Amino acid sequence: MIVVDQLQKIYGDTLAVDRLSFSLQSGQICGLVGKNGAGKTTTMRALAGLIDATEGRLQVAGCDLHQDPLQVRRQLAYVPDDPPLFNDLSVGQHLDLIGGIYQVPDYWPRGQELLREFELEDKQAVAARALSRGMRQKLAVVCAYLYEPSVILLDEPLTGLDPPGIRTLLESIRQRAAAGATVIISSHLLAMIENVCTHLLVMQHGRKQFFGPTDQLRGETDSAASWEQAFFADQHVESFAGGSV
Ligand SMILES: Nc1ncnc2c1ncn2[C@@H]1O[C@H](COP(=O)(O)OP(=O)(O)OP(=O)(O)O)[C@@H](O)[C@H]1O
Repeated sequence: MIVVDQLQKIYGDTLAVDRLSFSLQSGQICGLVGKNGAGKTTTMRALAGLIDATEGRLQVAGCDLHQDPLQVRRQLAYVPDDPPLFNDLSVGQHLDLIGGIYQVPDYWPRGQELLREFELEDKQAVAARALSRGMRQKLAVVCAYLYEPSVILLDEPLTGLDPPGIRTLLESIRQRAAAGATVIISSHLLAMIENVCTHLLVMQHGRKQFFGPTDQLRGETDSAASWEQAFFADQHVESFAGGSV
């Protein structure tokens, strides 16, 4: 589960995130959308403990991020859009590294299964530097899934993936949520992620423009294209029932 309570992040004179509050339960998948600079990555990085919040409280998997950052790290996976892999390590060595750090029992067979799922099994001995962009993203997701985190944050994970890769990733997200994980997936491609999302968080200029369950949105309007029009039209969307602004 995730609780964001009045999160504020200021970089110098830039207010990147402004009093953002929302919460997600186990099994929920939240699409995080907004224009460039809306504050999506800043929110994810704050939740992952990679940057300090200026104000506000963050809880991840039942732990307060400020009081218990190590426990949060054990339970959370954050996959940025440009994953920081170890370029000299092979795909297989990445499994060894993550399996070792997170002390995952039987990480090798589980890792092999994940490599098969993401069509990386023939890249076992290949160094990360020699992987394509999409393959790097897939390897980062495999590493994230290997230790079965209860909270998964995916920042623009679809960029660089081919259509089968997108399908595999979205299906894998569904499966992990069904098994109890809480997932946030940021994307500019609302139409691509809307089917998998139980919730939607729309940010604009660092603020929450909309947060609510997608099934209520579906009742209000017929397609992701029309949500997108409303959300990106620089206007509030109070007309959507169930959401909070
Ligand atoms: N390290 C930083 N130092 C200063 N300002 C920053 C830093 N990181 C982000 N910002 C600013 O904070 C604001 C929010 O940026 P953020 O990266 O969170 O947006 P985003 O919604 O993820 O954008 P995009 O869709 O382009 O990835 C922007 O105005 C950005 O310029």
